[in-house]
Amino acid sequence: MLRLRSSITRNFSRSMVTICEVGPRDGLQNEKMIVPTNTKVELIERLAKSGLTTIESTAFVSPKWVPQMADATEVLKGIAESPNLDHSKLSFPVLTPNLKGFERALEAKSKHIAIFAASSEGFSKKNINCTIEESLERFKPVCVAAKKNNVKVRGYLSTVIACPYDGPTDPNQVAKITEKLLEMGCYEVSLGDTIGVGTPSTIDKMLRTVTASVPASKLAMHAHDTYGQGVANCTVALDRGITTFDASVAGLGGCPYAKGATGNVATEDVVYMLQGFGLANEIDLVELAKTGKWISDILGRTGARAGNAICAKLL
Ligand SMILES: CC(C)(COP(=O)([O-])OP(=O)([O-])OC[C@H]1O[C@@H](n2cnc3c(N)ncnc32)[C@H](O)[C@@H]1OP(=O)([O-])[O-])[C@@H](O)C(=O)NCCC(=O)NCCSC(=O)C[C@@](C)(O)CC(=O)[O-]
Repeated sequence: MLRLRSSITRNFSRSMVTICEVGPRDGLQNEKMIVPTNTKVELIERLAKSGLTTIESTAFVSPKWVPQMADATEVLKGIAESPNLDHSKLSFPVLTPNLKGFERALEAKSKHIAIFAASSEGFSKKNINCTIEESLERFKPVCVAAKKNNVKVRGYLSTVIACPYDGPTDPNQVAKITEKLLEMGCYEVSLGDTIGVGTPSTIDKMLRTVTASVPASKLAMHAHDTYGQGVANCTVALDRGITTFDASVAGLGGCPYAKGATGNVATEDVVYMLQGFGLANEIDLVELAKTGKWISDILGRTGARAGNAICAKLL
């Protein structure tokens, strides 16, 4: 514990942290109810008002596979036309699984996409209907087209701790595919503990292996809170020098192709932890907590722990 605290202080004085808010995409893709487009745009506006600047807004995936994201073009139109969003300061990444998704995103004037691979064959097949190798081949032309069109490419790598179909993942496999995604042109790779089974110990082991060949500045942590380890796992990632964290307001989320994958780690909980270290102070936690309550009420969800505690004090 002492080692953790001292190295965290060292890391923090050197770098700022970034939150990639994934609620409007990862958070809503698994909801039973199809959230109306205008509610999605309002959610994005509220998140931006709380000081979040990177907000993953939708996914240009097949609407047959994920009907919740069928309105991707309309969401980006709503964002573009919103008088409440300062586009010079904000970024709205979108998921693109293939060239067709990229072309749709480009047509909708996206400047920031994310491709998504898996560390395990079972999840790759279920999620994007191809092997890992086939997916990497599929992403190559997407990266080339993105570069040509001046579009930033983020990479995701799922099942970095374990796969719901194949079991535990070898950290060397995570390192190998992360390197491939970076070579392909991703500016960073977000490491997804898709089913939230990681603990500080297994996350640390995986990150120790990956950071042996990839700088921590090229990595992000994408934690799920299935077993209540999300914030602890982000703290371990921070200690390993990672300064970008994916999180979802109110802890919404889960992957439709990973059985038992409940919500992402809640943005309110992660920001509360970070602010305890004197970081992420540009984020208005009260505003964020109110947004978490607002969307939880709409979806009939319980919300995030830190968010609920803050809202209780406001009453
Ligand atoms: C990859 C595919 C498309 C392959 O799906 P497929 O069925 O193998 O695709 P296909 O190329 O054979 O095409 C079948 C049909 O889909 C259409 N199609 C094809 N591509 C697109 C597209 N982009 N947009 C719209 N339509 C598309 C295509 O035009 C065709 O239409 P039809 O001729 O039958 O009318 C499908 O499997 C898919 O969309 N999968 C996405 C699943 C998904 O969104 N999962 C959740 C996101 S990943 C995640 O949550 C994990 C993460 C990132 O958060 C990190 C973590 O926690 O680990």
